Amino acid sequence: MVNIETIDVFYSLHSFQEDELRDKTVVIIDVLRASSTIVTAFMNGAKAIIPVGDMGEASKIAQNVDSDNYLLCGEKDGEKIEGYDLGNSPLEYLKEIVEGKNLIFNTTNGTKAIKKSLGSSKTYIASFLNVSAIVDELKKQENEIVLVCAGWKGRLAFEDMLLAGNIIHLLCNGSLPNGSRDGAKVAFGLYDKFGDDISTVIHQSNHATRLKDIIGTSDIDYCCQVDITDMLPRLKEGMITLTDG
Ligand SMILES: O=C(O)[C@H](CS(=O)(=O)O)OP(=O)(O)O
Ligand SMILES: [Mg+2]
Repeated sequence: MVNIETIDVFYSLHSFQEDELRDKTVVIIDVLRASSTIVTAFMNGAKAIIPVGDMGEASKIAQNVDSDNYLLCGEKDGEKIEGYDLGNSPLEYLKEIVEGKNLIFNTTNGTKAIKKSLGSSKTYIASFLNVSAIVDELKKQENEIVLVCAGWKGRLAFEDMLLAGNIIHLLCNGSLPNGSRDGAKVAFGLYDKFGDDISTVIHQSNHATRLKDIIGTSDIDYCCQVDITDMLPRLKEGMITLTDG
């Protein structure tokens, strides 16, 4: 049974220290686009995803693995990095490309947030695409829960806080206890106000506006879909794989 009053929400990957996640169940949220892309890669049969913090780390891993089984993936300023196999658009992660592959994944915000949670008790990857599966899993947790919004370069990202609010709304059946933490209240309030039409408000977000010429509206439309899968990606020993709990 989840104690809603202990749920915390961090608004960006720079808004907390690693040790604040120790022994917690952590949910990483990067709606646009890393967590939506991770969920999609698994929907299409990817075997495992190694999140990395920067291009140097990605190259080091890529040099030491069998290139037939690994794909180098990620973005800089929203665009595919030169020499990489894939960028950060979920629409690129097709079955015929990712099935059975291990992905080395390097993005501006999302993969860095995931790496910061290495010391947690459990870490799950959430998007609107798999929100109910995440909530069902959280209902089974005994640890305190922390929702980590990746944000954008240390700032709050609307779409990430909106999903944090959606998760809290579902966990508390739309009724937030008075004693809840400030982060949970802010996220809950945001979803309460804007949750009826997430696609419209996410299209108006800073991220969508800033990157609309690069990522296009089809990526945003795709990432705004709710519950198209029950995939539950989980970080374990530095690698993201699918879990049934
Ligand atoms: O590729 C994305 O959508 C962003 C790029 S940027 O931070 O807006 O330049 O990366 P993500 O790590 O998925 O937030
Ligand atoms: Mg993002």
